[in-house]
Amino acid sequence: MSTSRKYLIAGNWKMNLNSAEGAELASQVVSMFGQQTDVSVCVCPTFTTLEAVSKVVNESNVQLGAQNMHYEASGAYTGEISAEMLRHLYCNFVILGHSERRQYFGETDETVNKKTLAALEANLKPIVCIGETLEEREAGKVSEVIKTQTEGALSGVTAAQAENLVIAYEPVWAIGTGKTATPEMAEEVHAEIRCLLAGLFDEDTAEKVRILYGGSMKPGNAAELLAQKNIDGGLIGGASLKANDFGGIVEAAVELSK
Ligand SMILES: O=C[C@H](O)COP(=O)(O)O
Repeated sequence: MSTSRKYLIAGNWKMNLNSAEGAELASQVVSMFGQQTDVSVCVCPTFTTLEAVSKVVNESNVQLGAQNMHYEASGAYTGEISAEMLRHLYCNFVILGHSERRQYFGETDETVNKKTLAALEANLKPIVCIGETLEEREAGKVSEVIKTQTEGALSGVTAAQAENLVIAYEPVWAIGTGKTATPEMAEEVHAEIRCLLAGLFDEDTAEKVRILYGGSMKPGNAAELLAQKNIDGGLIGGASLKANDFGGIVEAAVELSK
């Protein structure tokens, strides 16, 4: 990596693992990377597993993230969770606007924006997910989609707040499909995102924002993706559910950090 950005490898466990299973996987991650300082490592369990995992990662360098939150602080929002509730469990990160939430749960750029502002306000680092569908890629709309989603999510975010921001580029067609964007394809979009951030904020701030790649990242392809200039880490789905696979990706980032 050509800058001082530290790689972030975040495991999105999605709707998998009960609290006992999550605590077990988290213990394995802590035994491998609990003392890791060169690379940031984060696990994002379900809401019901957060507390158990929080106790396991507590006092290690493995950080905790949630997979969603509501933008209001409290109130009559049955089934929802606030940023403050996540902070209470020592979450550092929250994934926002994942394509599965956009596709199945009506998440829009507007709600992602409200959540991003609320997360930053509560000192949670949002991992804002953006990415095109296969139809959009085939129609030549990648740049347009990336611009709309980035600008939509970040409306009203200040440059000072943006230093705590993480963007995850996840081409929807690569999620859980085994199809990975080539390093060159991914880098092209990551460089575009960096330019958009420089336009929204300034170049210094844009350099500080970590831009993760997500979509079938595995130990076998992580090194070449992470070696790209503007790829600052990974948001890992399937491979984050197995300690050895997740560990292999973190190891690739550690090697590249030397
Ligand atoms: O949040 C993670 C992404 O959706 C990637 O999932 P995947 O690694 O299973 O393709």
